[in-house]
Amino acid sequence: MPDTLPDISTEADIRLMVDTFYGKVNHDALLAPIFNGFAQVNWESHLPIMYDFWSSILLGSARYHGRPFPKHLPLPIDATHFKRWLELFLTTVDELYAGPKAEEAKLRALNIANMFEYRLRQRGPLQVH
Ligand code: HEM
Repeated sequence: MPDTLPDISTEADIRLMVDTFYGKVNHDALLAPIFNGFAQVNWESHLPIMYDFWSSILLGSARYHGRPFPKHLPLPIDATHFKRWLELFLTTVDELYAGPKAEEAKLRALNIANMFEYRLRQRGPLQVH
């Protein structure tokens, strides 16, 4: 069965990946309260930003011009949250796609998650910037 999965190659593939992933996030007891409680995310505007983000990374569309890290600075998240975020993301990709782009998606997510987690650990009461 996994042999028959397509790779990520179109904008529609990116949208399905992002929609499926945040569908899981919204049902997750650990992450849903962060997105919907603490951050009060407006999904109508957040999802298109995430389509642009992943399309820029995987399809080279260069539509995303933001700086994601600062948005995560105020969030009450630690290694536990990143572990869950990654589990859901990797599962999503593996359920839907297989191939070089799918591998790239998982690798980029892993690298960015590790980088965010590392940088968030530098947060402290004395942070001045
Ligand atoms: C526990 C892990 C994470 C949580 C709880 C989280 C949560 C959030 C929240 C609440 C926002 C702000 C949405 C808004 O502006 O309304 C956001 C934005 C964003 N996140 Fe995350 N995030 C996590 C990990 C990641 C990772 C690993 C990536 C990248 C692979 C990522 C990429 C982004 C991007 C690109 C944005 C949009 C920033 C912008 O508005 O330009 N996030 N995230």
